[in-house]
Amino acid sequence: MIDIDFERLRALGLHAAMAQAVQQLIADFASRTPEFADQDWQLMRVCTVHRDRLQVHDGVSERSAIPLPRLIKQHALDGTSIAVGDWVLTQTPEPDRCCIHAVLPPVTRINRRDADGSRHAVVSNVDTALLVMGLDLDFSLRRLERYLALVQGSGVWPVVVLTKLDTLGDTAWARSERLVDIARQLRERLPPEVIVHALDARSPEVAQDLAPYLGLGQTLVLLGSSGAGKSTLTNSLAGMGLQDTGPVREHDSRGRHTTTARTLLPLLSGACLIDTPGVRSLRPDADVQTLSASFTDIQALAGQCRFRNCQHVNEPGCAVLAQVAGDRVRNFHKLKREMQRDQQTPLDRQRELARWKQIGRAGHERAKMKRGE
Ligand SMILES: Nc1nc2c(ncn2[C@@H]2O[C@H](COP(=O)(O)OP(=O)(O)OP(=O)(O)O)[C@@H](O)[C@H]2O)c(=O)[nH]1
Ligand SMILES: [Zn+2]
Repeated sequence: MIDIDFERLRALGLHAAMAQAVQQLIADFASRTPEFADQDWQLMRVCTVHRDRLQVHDGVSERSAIPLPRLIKQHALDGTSIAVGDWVLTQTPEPDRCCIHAVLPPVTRINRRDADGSRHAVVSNVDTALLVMGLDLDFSLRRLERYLALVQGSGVWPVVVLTKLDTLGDTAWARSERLVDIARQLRERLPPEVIVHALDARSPEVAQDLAPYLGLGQTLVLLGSSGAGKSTLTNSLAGMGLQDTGPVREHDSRGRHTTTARTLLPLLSGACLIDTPGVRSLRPDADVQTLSASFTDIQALAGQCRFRNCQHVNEPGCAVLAQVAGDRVRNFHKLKREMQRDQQTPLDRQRELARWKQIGRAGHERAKMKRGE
C-alpha cells in the first residue's frame, strides 16, 4: 500500500505523471508478488549519492538508504545507476533500515560519458539546467557549447548563468562596455532561444533574476566548473550559508572543488536545487544527430555547401566555413569526434586500434626503406 501525499512531495519536485507512474509500478509489483500489495511503501527522492549508500528525502526529512542487491545487480547489467533526483520506492522494515526496491523511470536524465566511453548518470528528473560560468578567466564559449550539447536531447531546458558580473570592470560604464562585447560573442555562438543571465551570484537579488525557474515543483541543476559560483548561487537562493564556498586561484580563476557531492536541496520557493561538484570538461552522452540540434546554424548552412557530402573542414565553396566562427566549427568537429568514438562498440575500438597499429607499422617500414636499412 502506498499513500502519496502529493502536496508534501510537490515541494520535492513531484509531478502528477510521476505520482501516477508510482501507482502503476506498485500494481505491477503486486501482480507478480501479491503480498507486496499489503506492504507499506514510501515514495522518496534521492538527494545525495555516496559510494555505498544514498540519502533520500520524503518531503519532511532526509535519511540514509541502501538499494537492494537485486537492484544493484540489475543496474550493473543495464549499465545504469541511481542518480540524484531519481524517485525511488522504499520500505523501512526496521527503524534504522531503509531499503530501495525500485527506481521510477526518469522523465528527464542528463548523462555524461567517461574517457573510456562508459555512460554515467549526472542527474534525473530535472526541469532546468543552469549552466554556470564566471565572467572571469572561467569564461569559455567552447565550454558553453559543450554544456549545451550535454543537456541537448535530455528534455532539460538549458539556461546560461554568467556570474561575477561585478568583476567585469571598475565602473558601471566599463562593465556595460564589456557586457556588450560578451553579448556579441554569445549571439554568434549560442542558439537564439537560449536565455542568458549575467549577475553577481552573491547578491540576494539573484532569486528575482532566476524566479522563472524557481516555481513550486520545479527542479534545477547547477552545472559548471569549480569556482564558477555554483555554491555561492545556491547560498543566495537558499537565503543562508548552506554550502561551503571557496576562493578561486587568482592566476586562472579556478576553484578548489569545495562541493564534493551532488546534493538536492528543497528551497523555500517550492523548487529543488541540485548543486554539483565542478567539472571543467563534461563529456556529453549524445549522438551526432543530437549534437547537430545544438549546432543548428551549421546544420542549416550545410545545405548551401558546394558539395553535398561536405564535411566543413577545408572544402572549397563550404558555406559553414564561410559564415560560422572558426572556433565554433572546430569545437563542433571535436565534439562530433568524441561522440563517434563513444558510440563505437568494444569490437569497433579493437579494430580501430589494429588499423592504427598497421598504419604505424607501415610508416615505420617506409622510413626504414628510405634510410636503406
Ligand atoms: N565577486 C564575485 N565573487 C563570486 C561570485 N560568484 C562566486 N564568487 C566567488 O568565487 C569563489 C568560488 O565560488 P563557489 O561558489 O565556491 O564556486 P563553485 O562553483 O561552487 O565551486 P566548486 O564547489 O569547487 O564546484 C568564492 O570565493 C565566491 O565568493 C560573483 O558573482 N561575484
Ligand atoms: Zn561545408
